[in-house]
This record gives sequence, structure tokens and C-alpha cells, in this order.
Amino acid sequence: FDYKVVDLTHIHGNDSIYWPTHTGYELIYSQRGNFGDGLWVASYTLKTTEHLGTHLDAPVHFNQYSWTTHQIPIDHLVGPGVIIDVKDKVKNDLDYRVTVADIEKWEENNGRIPNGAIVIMNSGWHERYPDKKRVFNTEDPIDTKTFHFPSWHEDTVAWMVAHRTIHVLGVDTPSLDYGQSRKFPVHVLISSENICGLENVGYLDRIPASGTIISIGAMKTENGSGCPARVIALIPQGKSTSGANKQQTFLIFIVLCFIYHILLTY
Ligand SMILES: N[C@@H](CC(=O)c1ccccc1NC=O)C(=O)O
Repeated sequence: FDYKVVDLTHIHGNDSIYWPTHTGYELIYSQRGNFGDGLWVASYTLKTTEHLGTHLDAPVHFNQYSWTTHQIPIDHLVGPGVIIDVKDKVKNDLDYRVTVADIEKWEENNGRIPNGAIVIMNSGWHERYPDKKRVFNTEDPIDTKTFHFPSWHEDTVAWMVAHRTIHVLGVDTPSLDYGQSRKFPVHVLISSENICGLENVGYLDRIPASGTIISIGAMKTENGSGCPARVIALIPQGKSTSGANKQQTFLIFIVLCFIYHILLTY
């Protein structure tokens, strides 16, 4: 197994970030202690909003006819990672929305966005997690009208929907629409296209802009609208012997044998 595995998940717990219209997280120690015969058992009950911390938005989140969590095809939850770094842009504009030019710049450096990509904005916001006032960027993290954080511009997402095939759209902020959004056009658009969302992704500076495989481990909850998720990236280490490399090695071996044979003959 020749991959470095990087965890892109914030801890799911009492400090997790969630949209203020939801209820939060509760881990109930329903069974914890001696179980007879010298056994000790921990087996708890978890109550949580689906949209907790690092989590998946199922396409049904903003479209009643789109896939629920259990209906998402599994090959939509793993794919090539496309990390769009906008940290410099965000420094001057905390309400920044990723542009088509940002995508074009990524493609100049990394090639065309691969089919089935998992495209994630890296705004540097993951560093603020889980400080609610800094993540929602307001003194009043309950009042959504006061939120200021970056995300995707709907025109950019519409461009990707029209010209590329992406399976997941992600952010390191709490929402796929920027903090000041009122109509949530990015949520509405991706939901209607059966594209999944990923929010509060962490540790994005630990992976390269391209060349990774990202996998989203989310529960297969029946009729769910999303789920807390364990998001990981696999970075190929390039030490393994691929099929093509094996063929090359074999050819070199044959050529060396041939040369050795000639040397022995003369
Ligand atoms: N997608 C985000 C935001 C969200 O859930 C949301 C955004 C705007 C209006 C309502 C929302 N969710 C439910 O109240 C989240 O999953 O936390």
C-alpha cells in the first residue's frame, strides 16, 4: 500500500460547528462499566444533527427530488481531489467567492479537472475551527445575517456544471454559500444536479492541489439529508512498481541477459 493517508476531518464532538438552526451533538454514555465476568464495556448513544462539523450534504439537502444519503452511488463518494487555494484572495476579502478565473488558474497548473472530481475550496478558514466567533466571523454566531465567510460563487459552480463533471463540491468554511448569502444559490444548484456537498473540511494544507484521491466515509443513513463524515486523502508515494514499470524492468533484464550472452560468446 503505497499511499500516505491524510485525515481531513475535524473531531466530531461538543465543540463541533453546526448551522444555528440545528440542534447540536450529544454523546450519551448509555452503557459504560463492568459487564460481569470481569468484562468492561463501552457502548454509547449518539444524538447529532446530520450537518455537524466536517460533513456531507446529500443532494436532497436543497432539492426534494434529489438523492438522499443512502441513494448516493458509492463511486460519487471517492474521486480525484481538486484543491482550489484562494487564501491570498480571502486575505483582502472575507466575503470572497471563488471565481472561474481561480478554476482556470488551477487548470493551468494541474491540467483539466478530472471527471468525477471532488473539488474543494481551501480558504485557510479551517485554521479558525472550532472557534465559532472566528468561523462564522461574527460577534453573534446565532444570527445568520451577521455571518461573513468565503465560499463558492454560483456562476463558478454553474460553469463547472456546464463544462466539467464533478461529483462533490467542498469548502473549509461552514457553508457552500458564502456567509452573506440569503438565497443559497450554490446549495440549490448542486442539489438539483445531484452533486454532493462537503463542509468544514480540515487540514487542507497537508495535501497537494492535485494528484490525490479523496474518500468520504459517511454513514448510509436511510433517507438522510447528510451525515458527519470521515474525509481522507490518499497521496500516492510513487515507490510502488506499477504494471508499466514491471514491464520496463523485465525488458531491461532481457537486454542485459542478451548483452551478457554476447560478451560470453566472444
Ligand atoms: N449546508 C449548511 C448550511 C445549512 O444547513 C443551511 C443553510 C441555509 C439555510 C438553512 C440551512 N440548514 C437548515 O436549517 C450545513 O449543512 O450546515
